[in-house]
Amino acid sequence: MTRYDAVVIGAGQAGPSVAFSQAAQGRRVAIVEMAEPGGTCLNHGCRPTKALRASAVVAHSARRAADFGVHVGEVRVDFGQAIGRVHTLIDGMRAGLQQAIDEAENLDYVHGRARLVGDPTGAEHRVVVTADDGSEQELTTSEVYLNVGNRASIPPIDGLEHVPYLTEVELLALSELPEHLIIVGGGYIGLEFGQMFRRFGSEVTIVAGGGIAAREDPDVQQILTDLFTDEGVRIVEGRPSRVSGDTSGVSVEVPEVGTITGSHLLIATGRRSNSDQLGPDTGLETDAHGFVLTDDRFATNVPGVWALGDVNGRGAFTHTSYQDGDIYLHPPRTVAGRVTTYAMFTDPPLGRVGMGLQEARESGRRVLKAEIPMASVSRAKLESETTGVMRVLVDADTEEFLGATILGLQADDVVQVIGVAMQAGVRYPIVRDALPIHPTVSEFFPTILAALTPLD
Ligand SMILES: Cc1cc2nc3c(=O)[nH]c(=O)nc-3n(C[C@H](O)[C@H](O)[C@H](O)COP(=O)(O)OP(=O)(O)OC[C@H]3O[C@@H](n4cnc5c(N)ncnc54)[C@H](O)[C@@H]3O)c2cc1C
Ligand SMILES: NC(=O)c1ccc[n+]([C@@H]2O[C@H](COP(=O)([O-])OP(=O)(O)OC[C@H]3O[C@@H](n4cnc5c(N)ncnc54)[C@H](O)[C@@H]3O)[C@@H](O)[C@H]2O)c1
Repeated sequence: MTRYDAVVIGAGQAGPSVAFSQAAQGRRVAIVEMAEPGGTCLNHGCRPTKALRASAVVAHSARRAADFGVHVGEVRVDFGQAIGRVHTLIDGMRAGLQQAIDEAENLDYVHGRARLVGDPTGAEHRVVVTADDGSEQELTTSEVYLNVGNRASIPPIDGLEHVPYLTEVELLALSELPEHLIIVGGGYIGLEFGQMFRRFGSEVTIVAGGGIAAREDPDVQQILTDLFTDEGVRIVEGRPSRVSGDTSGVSVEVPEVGTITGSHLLIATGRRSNSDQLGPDTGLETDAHGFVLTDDRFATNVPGVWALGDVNGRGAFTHTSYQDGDIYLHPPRTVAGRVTTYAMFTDPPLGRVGMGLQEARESGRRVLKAEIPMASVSRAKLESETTGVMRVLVDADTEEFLGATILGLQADDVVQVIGVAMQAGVRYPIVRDALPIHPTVSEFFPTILAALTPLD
């Protein structure tokens, strides 16, 4: 048994910064990780997918090169090389993090799966860590920081347990391009991977229960559906009732659509909390989805236990998880009032903050809308990237920004103009009257804010 001043469980986005900070204060700290340092984002989430997306964007640009007067000849994708580039980048980043952990004074890296055992109400917490070979060690501490994240949620589809299906983890481990990738789920993961693999040359079918980008505004869903269809992705709406197959191929039965056969099956139907990995007797209060309930400074109901990142259900992104750690380390900051900005990295990307159309209509406020199709944005025209829309919603009475939906060129960055304005409490006339740079996408915020119309 080893005693620590603090034990961090999970080396994802929030855990390492909390561990480094505590150790730098001379406290004895352990960080326990059952997989690899860097968590989902670094190992099988944001970073490898965005590195792979870069190859897909290059392939797409190369195919369109002649439109710009550039002639590159036949475009051929070497998927092995593209995924090799991803692994080189990710391996380097992971090694950098591992080195920083190993070199930090007062910080021990413990590999294994952590469980909380014993009386959760006691002043000392017991953390049992099971290594890959089954051996166990026990750590005791008065402070536990949970940064355990989440994992793919696997829906109960008849036959699925007998089929070698993939999650994002296994998909990113492939070295050969799937001939026909069937993706169940039309959310972030399904759409980002679907577009990429199509651009690499796979046949792609997305089985989208609830539709494409189901939480977004209807016109955004339609633009994305048209874009994907034009690129040759087949989208079918429905939920599989049964799957079968083996390593040579899979069959997916979708009621009212029929049977779809493919070479690989990706399940991308949402995420589930890893809080269940911490054992059955943690005493932690969770919601119906297993997210650990916390106060605004991430304290759980169990004294001496904090929950940071995806596991607390207050965000589902790397930036929210990382910021949880930052907020915790800088009291009296709290997470209350955080404005969550996010992007979906299709090409072009979707940038989002705040309310969408339906939420605005249901808000009971007098809502004004500022909107322009990307086809009218000069920078988008100049780059022949005219797919998409810019929309900003404001409160007619308080002049607050309520939300923004930007689908189009550089939307992942452009949306942050409104995100920062919302976070800072800036009223829309300030942005309307600001001087923008020409020719940029953001220069249209003043233009559209000068022509607000009531939301119907
Ligand atoms: C394919 C994909 C693409 C994504 N793209 C983006 C993107 O572009 N932008 C974005 O912002 N977000 C993206 N996300 C989401 C993002 O990856 C997560 O929101 C983020 O990683 C959450 O960070 P976290 O620190 O809360 O948890 P994680 O990064 O999941 O880290 C949790 C860690 O805890 C470890 N762990 C869990 N239980 C235990 C235990 N009992 N004992 C020991 N260790 C344990 C896990 O192994 C893991 O390493 C993506 C996710 C996926 C799957
Ligand atoms: N760009 C980013 O920031 C980014 C990228 C990828 C993932 N992520 C994170 O990962 C999370 C998970 O992404 P995701 O795409 O798995 O989930 P999601 O919740 O975004 O989408 C899942 C979709 O699958 C559908 N679905 C559920 N069960 C189904 C079934 N049986 N058959 C067919 N469809 C079904 C749902 O209706 C939903 O539309 C996101 O919420 C986000 O936090 C973020």
